[in-house]
Amino acid sequence: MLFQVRMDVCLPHDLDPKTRSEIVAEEKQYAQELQRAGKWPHIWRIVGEYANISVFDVESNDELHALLSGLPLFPYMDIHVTPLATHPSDINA
Ligand SMILES: O=C(O)CC1=CCC(=O)O1
Repeated sequence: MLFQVRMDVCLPHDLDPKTRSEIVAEEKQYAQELQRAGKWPHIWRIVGEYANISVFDVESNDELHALLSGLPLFPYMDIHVTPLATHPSDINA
């Protein structure tokens, strides 16, 4: 099952810089592990925003929820999920 996920990051301005660096590094490691596992095939920066558009490839809504809620930045993000279906005009489908 494919899902488009938009993540908007909003870190508190008064967050300790060391803590911020650690969380961002943990986020990168977590995200790259999921990419290597094939669960997170696309991640794109939205130009001019501290936000991304990603595509997840998972078995269920519950799996997606578990992966998203495990993000180190989860407490600091607004997340919007859009389930994707095959388009009838897709020549690759
Ligand atoms: O910087 C972001 O868009 C938040 C994020 C998600 C995965 C990652 O490595 O950073």
